[in-house]
Amino acid sequence: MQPFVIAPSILSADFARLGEEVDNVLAAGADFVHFDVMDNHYVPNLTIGPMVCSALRKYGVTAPIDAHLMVSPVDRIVGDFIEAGATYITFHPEATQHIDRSLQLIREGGCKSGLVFNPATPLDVLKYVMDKVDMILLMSVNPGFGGQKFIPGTLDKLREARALIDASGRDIRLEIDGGVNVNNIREIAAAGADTFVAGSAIFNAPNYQEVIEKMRSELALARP
Ligand SMILES: O=C(CO)[C@H](O)[C@H](O)COP(=O)(O)O
Ligand SMILES: [Fe+2]
Repeated sequence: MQPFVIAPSILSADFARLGEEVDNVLAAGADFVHFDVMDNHYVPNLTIGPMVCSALRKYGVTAPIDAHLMVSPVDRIVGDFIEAGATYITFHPEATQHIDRSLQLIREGGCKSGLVFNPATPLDVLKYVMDKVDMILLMSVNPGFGGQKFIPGTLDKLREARALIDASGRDIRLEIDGGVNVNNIREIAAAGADTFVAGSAIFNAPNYQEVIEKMRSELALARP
C-alpha cells in the first residue's frame, strides 16, 4: 500500500488569498493540493479552472496538484490542465464519451490519470482500464459542494476498490473525497484509502497544522 497522503481541498480556502492559503496549508504539513474544478453543467456549481492552476505554479507552488475535474465534456479541458502544471488529472467516467481515450490523453501529456466514482456509480468500468489509472477517487458525498456529510456506505465501496487494486498488483492510489475529518479518517483508512481529501475540516479550522497533525495521529493508529 502507498504511504498516506493528505490533500486539502482548496474549495474551502479563502480564494481572495489563494496563494497564501496554499502556502500555509503546505507549511502545515499537507502533501497534495486538491483542486476542485466545477463547470455548472456536470455539477451545479462553478469554481476554478486551468488559469488558476497555472497561477499557483507561477506563484511558486511545487507540491503535487490533484485536479479533480467535475466537468463535461472532459477531453477539451485536459490539455489546458496539462499545460497549467497539474500533477494528477481525474475525471468522472460518465462525464466523457470515451473513458479510455480521456485516460490516454492525460498520460500522453505526462500527467497521472484517475477515475472518480460518485457514491452511486458502480466500479465496473475499472476492470477494463486498471492499467491506465494511477488513482481511483471515491466520492463520499455527491459532488458539487464542500462541507457535506460523509456517506457511510462508501466504506464498503472502499473495501471493494482496495481489493481490486491489491488484486491488480499495481501502484494505484485510492483517494477518498467528501466529509473527511479527524473523527472518521481512521475508519476510512482502515477500509483501504491511502489519500485523503479534506476541505472544510482543514480550512474552516483556526489552526491547519493542528488538524493535519491530528489526522496523521489517527492514520498512524489505522496502520500501526
Ligand atoms: O470534490 C469535492 C466536492 O465535490 C470536494 O473535494 C469535497 O467536497 C471536499 O470538501 P469537504 O472536505 O468539505 O467535504
Ligand atoms: Fe474534490
